[in-house]
Amino acid sequence: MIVQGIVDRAAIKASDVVLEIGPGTGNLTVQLLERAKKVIAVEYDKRMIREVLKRVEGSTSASKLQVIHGDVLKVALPFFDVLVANVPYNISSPLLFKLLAHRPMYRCAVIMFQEEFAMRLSARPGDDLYCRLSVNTQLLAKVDQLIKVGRNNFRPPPKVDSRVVRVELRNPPPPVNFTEWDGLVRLLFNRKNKTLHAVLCTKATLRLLEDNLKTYRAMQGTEDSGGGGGSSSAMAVDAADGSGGGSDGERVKTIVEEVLSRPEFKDKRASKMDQDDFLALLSAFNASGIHFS
Ligand SMILES: C[S@@+](CC[C@H](N)C(=O)[O-])C[C@H]1O[C@@H](n2cnc3c(N)ncnc32)[C@H](O)[C@@H]1O
Repeated sequence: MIVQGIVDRAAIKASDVVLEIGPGTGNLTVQLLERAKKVIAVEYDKRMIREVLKRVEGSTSASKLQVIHGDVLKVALPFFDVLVANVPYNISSPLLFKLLAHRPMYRCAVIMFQEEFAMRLSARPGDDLYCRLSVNTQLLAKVDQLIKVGRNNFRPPPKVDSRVVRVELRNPPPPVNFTEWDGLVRLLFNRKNKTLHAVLCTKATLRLLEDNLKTYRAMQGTEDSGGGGGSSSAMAVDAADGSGGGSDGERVKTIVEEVLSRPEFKDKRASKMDQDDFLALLSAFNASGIHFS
């Protein structure tokens, strides 16, 4: 019933190319083959490849199956319309981020995850499970919880329950530099219940932001430009102390404190901030020359 549920919720069309990750002995594969134009299965265990090929051998749909032998995290994924995956939970996070970055865009991915991981993907501000994974995933995709799968559906039963989720990429993708975004979100969720000021104004974080500024300037070719011909954000940093004097460290601290004193950011905490709050904060910092990567 669960296999059937996964296949149904993937809403496969007869014209679809389906990518299956980890076909194992082919429980899902045989059902996918009945519905899709083609199924490409990525499997790293040669014994499983033999099993799945044996299982479909002689059937009318055998010619629709292509198997790629390899680790899904390492192989270049082929074009697909829909992805279906039931893979070990220790690769959930890297697999998800590989799929969030994958292009060209696909219609959806239907994936079974450990329950807590699945719940984190769609957790909202204020929820206990709201975390960096929630914010990053929701920036790039819409996640729907589809099916609860109790541990007793498996033999032997694992220690945790599972859930099947549907992931649909945001199209068009948000106009955000993801490395910058993740740099900020990572810092804030280190201590998600502290105020932004408490997290970002520690000596270690300010030093990191100062280093980022130096790297950013070097990459922009503005290392020696002072307040003169540099980029607008570098100039914002250079102008921060008003006098043109002071060290980079002092300037960074002045700017970070100024941004965080604005009414929209004052006393905010990551645990209660939504996507728009993070976007506004990143944009305010970047406009003032503060970078998170
Ligand atoms: C839990 S079984 C799922 C079997 C089948 N999909 C099902 O639902 O009955 C996971 C399968 O994923 C394969 N697998 C695990 N890690 C993988 C990886 N990194 N790349 C490709 N296949 C992987 C395993 O060899 C195994 O066949």
